[in-house]
Amino acid sequence: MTRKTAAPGGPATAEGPPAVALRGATASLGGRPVLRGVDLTVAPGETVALLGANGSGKSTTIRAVLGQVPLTGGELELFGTPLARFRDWQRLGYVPQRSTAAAGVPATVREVVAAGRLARRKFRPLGRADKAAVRHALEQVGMDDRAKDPVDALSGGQHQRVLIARALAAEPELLIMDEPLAGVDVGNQEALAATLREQVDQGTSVLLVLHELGPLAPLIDRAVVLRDGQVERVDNPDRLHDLACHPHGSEPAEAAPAPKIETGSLT
Ligand SMILES: Nc1ncnc2c1ncn2[C@@H]1O[C@H](COP(=O)(O)OP(=O)(O)OP(=O)(O)O)[C@@H](O)[C@H]1O
Repeated sequence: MTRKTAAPGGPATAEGPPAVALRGATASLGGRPVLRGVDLTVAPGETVALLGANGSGKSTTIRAVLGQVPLTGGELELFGTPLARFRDWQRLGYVPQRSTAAAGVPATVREVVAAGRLARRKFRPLGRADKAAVRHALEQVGMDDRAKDPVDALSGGQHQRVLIARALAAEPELLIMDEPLAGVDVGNQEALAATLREQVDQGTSVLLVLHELGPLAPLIDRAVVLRDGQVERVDNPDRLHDLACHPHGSEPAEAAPAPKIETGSLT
């Protein structure tokens, strides 16, 4: 197992370059500044949760990490390579925020999950290893018995599991998930937490947006709390219990205030 002990505010003992190193990131959407100097590091094997109120910039941050939102300032490196030179997109798996992108098209569950191999295969037919990865991903989310079903026939929670399987099929070194538990019932949340535990134990780095930590709480090494496009604070595992109860940063009356950590100290 490659898990490591993270110091408050940043990874302490990671080997190799961070999977994600975002420094002083600024970005605007619709002419309005949405990210206002975000620092975020995900070390190899580390699991980092992005928390914060609606509109605080969580999704924009991860879309910036994926190169989908251009930075107006700051720097981004993925696996030690500046974004402009980064080409190894097959090293990343992405679960977008609750999406219906695959619905309405005549695709089966297996076809949607197989799309997770696209970055590796380009448009070549799936090989044996690809098929095995797709099968394994379907098993991981408990959807192997639905492989031939049209995605249109699925419930919202099942759809979400298929999107997670699509990301897992890529066998990513960095898994990025935007609210992966949204619409997933409690039993399946537990199952997904177990799946994610397997990935983390294999050394996968994880960056995920969460509204509530729920069953994922024990997996999380660090929680970065955003507020109005800036890092409000960073919480280490000692604080995660409180966060589970107060995911948007409000303090319980009896709790000591979380230490304020300057954004510049994260990397
Ligand atoms: N395409 C867009 N054009 C203009 N403004 C946008 C766009 N997308 C997001 N925003 C704004 O940017 C801000 C940050 O949005 P973002 O989706 O990153 O927040 P979030 O923390 O992920 O919120 P939520 O928890 O509701 O998903 C919000 O004020 C939002 O209204």
